[in-house]
Amino acid sequence: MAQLFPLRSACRFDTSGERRLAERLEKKLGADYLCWYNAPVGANGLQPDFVIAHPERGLLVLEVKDWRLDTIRRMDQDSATLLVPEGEVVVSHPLRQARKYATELVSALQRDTLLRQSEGLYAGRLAVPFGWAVVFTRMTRRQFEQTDLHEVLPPERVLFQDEMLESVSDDEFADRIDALFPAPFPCRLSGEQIDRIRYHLYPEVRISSAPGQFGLFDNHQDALPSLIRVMDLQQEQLARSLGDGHRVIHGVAGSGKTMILAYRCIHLAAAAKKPILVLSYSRALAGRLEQMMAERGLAETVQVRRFLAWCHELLRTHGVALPTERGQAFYAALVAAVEAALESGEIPRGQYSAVLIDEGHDFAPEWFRIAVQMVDPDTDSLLVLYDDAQTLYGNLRRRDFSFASVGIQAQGRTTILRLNYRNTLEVLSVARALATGALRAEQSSDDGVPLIAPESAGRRGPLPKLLVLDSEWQQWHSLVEQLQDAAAHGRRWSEMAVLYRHASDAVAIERALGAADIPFISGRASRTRDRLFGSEDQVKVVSMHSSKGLEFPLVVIPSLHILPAAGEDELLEERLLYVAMTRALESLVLLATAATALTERVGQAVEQVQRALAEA
Ligand SMILES: Nc1ncnc2c1ncn2[C@@H]1O[C@H](COP(=O)(O)OP(=O)(O)OP(=O)(O)O)[C@@H](O)[C@H]1O
Repeated sequence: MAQLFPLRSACRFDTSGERRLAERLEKKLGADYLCWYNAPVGANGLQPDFVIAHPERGLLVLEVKDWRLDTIRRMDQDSATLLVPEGEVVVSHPLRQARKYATELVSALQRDTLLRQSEGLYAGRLAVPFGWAVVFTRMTRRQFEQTDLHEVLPPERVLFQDEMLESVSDDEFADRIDALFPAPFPCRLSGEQIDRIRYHLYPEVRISSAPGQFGLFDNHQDALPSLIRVMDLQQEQLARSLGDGHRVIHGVAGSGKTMILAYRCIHLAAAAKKPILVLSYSRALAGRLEQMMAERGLAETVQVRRFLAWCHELLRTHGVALPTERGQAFYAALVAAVEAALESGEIPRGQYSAVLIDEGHDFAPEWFRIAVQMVDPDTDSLLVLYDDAQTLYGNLRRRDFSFASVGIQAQGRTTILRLNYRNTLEVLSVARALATGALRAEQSSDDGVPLIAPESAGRRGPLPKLLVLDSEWQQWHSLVEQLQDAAAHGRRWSEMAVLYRHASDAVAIERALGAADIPFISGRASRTRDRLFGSEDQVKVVSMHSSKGLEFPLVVIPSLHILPAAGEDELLEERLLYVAMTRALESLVLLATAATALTERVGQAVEQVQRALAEA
């Protein structure tokens, strides 16, 4: 089965012929064919009907026409005259149109020396054969050959209706498609070359390596980097399948969930008739996402909210009385009040073009029920991102309700992302070794989605460092040294984070950094938590809870010896540590002032990883 971008369910086909062709391409071609429908290509954003890529055949542009033979009045080398209800119209010759798109592809690819042939007769030329062809979805080859149209359109450059019937065998269909690819020279594209082709043709799959951008690429960057980063095929498929009903993505830590969410927001915003709502649990993540949307001029269209704060806002906006309960009871009553107001119509449903939920694993069933009702039924666009291994609030065990029971139609619309791109192999291996409970495979209650352990995308870096020191004073001294050392090696302060478990540690960290004149911003006070990501060059001091969803090139976690914190759920403590460790993009330093069972395990995990990597 070929891969189609976007998912077929999300394609907005212009004609029934395009729909049929997409289905045949997807079902009848092998997995090594990549097919894009209507994706804008290159800098000018031209939209060929289909582009097909294959490692051994190259690139093919298809122009699809639903023309019937009796509607073609005339055709010459340049144009065709068609009979339509309004009279005669002159349109471009379909093969010329396809060639124009193919030329656009080539000019986008030719800039890249790594896509040129390095030796042989064709040295210096593009290493990718490319061709173009026409698909007539309502005309058979026989019908066509009985006319003189072949004088202006070679039939070997056309796929006809009878060659794309459901009844045509997969092999026959693949042979017909293959025959449309030109074969001027042998072609064997590597995975990296295919990624480079995608990078040039489809700028929206590019990934930025700038920290704090969730991978979102700044298209103003003009120089071509030698090491490019693009979404993987699964991510691209999800990112492109905009607004296609309800969708759930189960993704391991660092698998690009937030990146896909941010991408979707930006693209949905371009066409949205109502605002778009992003809901998350934690303040820091919401703050960062909100800032990113504002940087792109989308502050009005994309509203980023913490769920409970949003409930509060809804009640106030619609003149519904706030609950009078105090403490934790207030929040439960707040949620109940919103549910009741939706039921009574005091709060109108369907206020948002799309609702996107980050950190869905921390949402209670009633939260989902409320969010689902706020999606405009005309778009029905709901995206839920989920990772059981990072559940920190509510029911810490596996989800005990089904998505269907809260109104999410996720059957057959669930995707699993297993690859972790954020962490180096070294960091991820140690985090995994410690999170045995958090990552224990159990079957979830309803959707049949197992708890997923992350696999590394393979990036390499230094081994995590564990320093067990003799006293508190030494620990803070060592913390300062680690940060200063990184700064001396060129790291900006803003690329470093210190993640703490308890507020008392935060006070000590702030004191130590202050005394060493290291600029920092601390999220200890909730009012500063959403300002953590200003442009200032400051070390971030963040609680483990608030670090969820974020990432930093250097992460230091002090006071490991206090974990698991006394009286706390061990599974929660393990998850917290897993979340905190998987925030590190490059380097991870763990500090403790006493050897404990956990520091022992960390030490063993680091040694094990070191040994395994040395043997590999
Ligand atoms: N295909 C890819 N190639 C290279 N880097 C990638 C790719 N996909 C994602 N990344 C990078 O991986 C990092 C993690 O992405 P993101 O924050 O979206 O993950 P996440 O699934 O939301 O993680 P978490 O649940 O741990 O917060 C980002 O720096 C992003 O740029």
